[in-house]
Order: sequence, then structure tokens, then C-alpha cells
Amino acid sequence: MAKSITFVTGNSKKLEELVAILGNSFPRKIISEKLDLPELQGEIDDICMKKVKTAYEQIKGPVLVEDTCLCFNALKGLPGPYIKWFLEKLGADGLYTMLAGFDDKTAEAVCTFGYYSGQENAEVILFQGRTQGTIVSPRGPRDFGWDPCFEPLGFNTTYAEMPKEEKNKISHRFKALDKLRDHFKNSNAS
Ligand SMILES: O=P(O)(O)OP(=O)(O)OP(=O)(O)OC[C@H]1O[C@@H](n2cnc3c(O)ncnc32)[C@H](O)[C@@H]1O
Ligand SMILES: [Mg+2]
Repeated sequence: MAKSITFVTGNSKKLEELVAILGNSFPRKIISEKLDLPELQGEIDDICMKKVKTAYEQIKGPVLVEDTCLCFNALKGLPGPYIKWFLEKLGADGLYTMLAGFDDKTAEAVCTFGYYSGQENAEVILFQGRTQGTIVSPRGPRDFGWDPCFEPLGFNTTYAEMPKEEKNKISHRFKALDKLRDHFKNSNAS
């Protein structure tokens, strides 16, 4: 039987969504390990590559990690991978206020999963999903990150105001996991 995959994340909300999105339809068993891995600065893909290798050093078996960015178009993609620290210091209200001086309130949520089997000659594989939206004054429950200030394009509710099942059908994380699911479905992936 194929080895189980360890999803390494310090964020229980990410894990909750992964479980809800993949449901029973994923061919490999996924277990989780709550570790807050150090993250390199830089571009999204490089951060994920490094993060998954760091996870592998700890787990020493097939590993999955994920990095989420929130990119403001008016700020040429920033805060991007640094969103966690902006959110921590400014809160969702502060993220909205950051754009006060700009007409363009659009943003992109980017989710990148990195998978590494650790087998001989194996490369890191990345799966990325992007959802466009607008940064709005926060609305809805505040239990997951910047969800209250992100209104996905085509909707008049924020991620936070949507029922979970609805967010999980259109989100950056859903789109990335859909690619991951396809990869494991269509190949004899190890
Ligand atoms: O251990 P890891 O997996 O790195 O978990 P983390 O919480 O540190 O997550 P990131 O480094 O990817 O930083 C992303 C930030 O964005 C938040 N976030 C991630 N996904 C989100 C989503 O779907 N909706 C709202 N906020 C989200 C998350 O809480 C962090 O503050
Ligand atoms: Mg992190």
C-alpha cells in the first residue's frame, strides 16, 4: 500500500478546509502534523519549495505543505507571502485601511501546495490555485485570517460571510487541491 502523506501546518483552519475539500475522494491517506515551519523570504514558489524540504527533514516521509498569499494589485502583489505578519499587526480592518489611498481595491488570493515524496530522483511538485477578489471593510465572523475582508469576484459576500461549503467550492485552496487531486488520480504518483 502507498505510504500516507503528512500535511505539515501550524494552522488548524487550513487543515479543516483540506479535509472538507478532499473528503473521501483522495486516493492516499493524509495525516497531519502541527508544526510551524520557518519560512524563507522571497517569491511564492521558492518559499513553498523550501518549506516542503524543511518539512521533509522533520518527517522523513512523503510530505505536503501549503503557503497562502494575499496580493493587493495596487501594491504590485504585496503583502503577498508576508500577509500573515500584516494581518497579525494590523488586523482585517487595517488591511482594508492600507488601501485607503488607492482606487484599485482588487486582490488575488493564492494558495500553493508543495508535495515531496523523498524518493530517489523525486522533485518537489507544486499545485497552485488563485481566486480574484476585492478588499472590503471586514464583514462576517473573524475566525479565519483575512476571510472577513476578502470578497471574491462575482459574489457580494466576503469569504467569512459565506457558508463554508460555498467558500470551499470557489476558493484559492479548493483550486489548488483540485490540481493535487488530479495529479494523484491520473498518475501512479508516489
Ligand atoms: O503553518 P502554515 O501552514 O505556514 O500556516 P500559517 O498560518 O503560518 O499560514 P501562511 O504562512 O500560509 O500564512 C498565511 C496567512 O494567511 C491566513 N490564511 C491562510 N489561508 C487563508 C484563508 O483561506 N482565508 C483567510 N486567511 C487565510 C493565515 O491565517 C496566515 O495568517
Ligand atoms: Mg506559515
